[in-house]
Amino acid sequence: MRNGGKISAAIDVLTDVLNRHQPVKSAARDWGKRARYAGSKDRAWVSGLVLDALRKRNSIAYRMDDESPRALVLGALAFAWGWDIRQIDTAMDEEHAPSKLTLSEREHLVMAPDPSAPPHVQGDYPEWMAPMMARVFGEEATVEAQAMAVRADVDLRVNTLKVDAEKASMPLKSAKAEQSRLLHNAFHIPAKDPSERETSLESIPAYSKGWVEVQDAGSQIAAAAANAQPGEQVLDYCSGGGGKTIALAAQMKGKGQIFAYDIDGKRLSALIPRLKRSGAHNVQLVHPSEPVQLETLTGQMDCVFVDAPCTGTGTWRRRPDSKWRIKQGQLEKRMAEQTDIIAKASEFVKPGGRMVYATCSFLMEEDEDRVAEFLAAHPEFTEEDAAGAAIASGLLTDEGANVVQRFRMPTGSVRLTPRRAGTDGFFFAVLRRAG
Ligand SMILES: C[S@@+](CC[C@H](N)C(=O)[O-])C[C@H]1O[C@@H](n2cnc3c(N)ncnc32)[C@H](O)[C@@H]1O
Repeated sequence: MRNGGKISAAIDVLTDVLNRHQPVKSAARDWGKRARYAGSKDRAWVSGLVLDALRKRNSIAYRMDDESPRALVLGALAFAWGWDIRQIDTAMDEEHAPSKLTLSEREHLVMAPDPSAPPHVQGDYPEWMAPMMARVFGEEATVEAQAMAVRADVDLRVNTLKVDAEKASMPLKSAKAEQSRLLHNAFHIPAKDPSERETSLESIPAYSKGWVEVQDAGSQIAAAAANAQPGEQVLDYCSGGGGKTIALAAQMKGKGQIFAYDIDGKRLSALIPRLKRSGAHNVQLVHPSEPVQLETLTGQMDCVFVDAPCTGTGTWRRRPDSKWRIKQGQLEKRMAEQTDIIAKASEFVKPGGRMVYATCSFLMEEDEDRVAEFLAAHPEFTEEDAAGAAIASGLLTDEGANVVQRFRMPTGSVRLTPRRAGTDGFFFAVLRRAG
């Protein structure tokens, strides 16, 4: 496909995302079904442009003085992809291109950014979240948010149940994977140029053999804070897709018992093939339809891991459409769920045992506020040094250890962000029950 046709397609897909509240993946899939002539590179180009337009939606709309899908796509070409006006003109002359640039569009496309634009514009986040951004990041709110408005690297965790990092590194060379700065048994694939196709990990034999798992480095570090030991009894209370479950199984070298529970039975069932692929044999699924099985674990666990449902603000780089869908009411709903879940999950911790509370959100309302509320109601629990726990796992490099110590809060919990650590936004806290 020529660029002009792809720009038209990007405008159509973005229109579906914004007007019909569709996620980018499904809007792009729908377009792909109509555009049988489009190759996989064309599809990646169109999706890449739509995602970049969404990552920088507010700042583009402000500079273009227009928030229509067309303005956002043209602005993304100029401000995210660095196209000059001649390149855009050439594309707009091609077959199937949208109508030519207007005089007003031309003027706006060459305008410099306005340093006096409000923080939610410069940082590309919803205006209603401005007080929360200021609360958590203070004067750094804009730069923190700007680091969430770019493409993310892909992180891989080496599955040490099957191979070590050295053995995994050879087949990963074709994907241009580099050793992680933060974790010993991890690699990362730097974000591609916006118009380049993403590497298909499924095509790498090391992936199908279960040697590596796709898992953000922040998620790997949060899992490390469990510091789960071989032989322990561990409950992964919000197991979902199982990313943490199999990371915990590797920490335990396959010894001891992990119970994987999730309120969503379907998600839990989807874990079965993933567990097989990873070779984690010490995981027992606890289905929500069998509450009695769960109750037998009360007061028995050395460690309970709570990867709580949250707004997912920490993953804005990967899912920029979710940034504009989140509403105040949803945040409040999540907070109420978190309050219930952390209290319920704590019942399974044995005397002297620990609970890790983690979210992929940087909002204090979902993080330390929930921990503080729990601790106030449960004096038998005290907060410990989460950075120290992650370091004690032996999984972090020296640089990883420095990062978690630097971003440890006075209470002991840790908040990582794309700007601070190059990871997704993650929060984790370790809470110990008195012996
Ligand atoms: C952040 S996701 C978990 C991701 C998963 N741990 C991973 O690493 O792939 C949160 C999970 O919590 C589950 N959940 C929501 N409410 C719950 C509840 N009341 N009890 C247990 N799980 C719940 C959701 O179904 C969802 O799978």
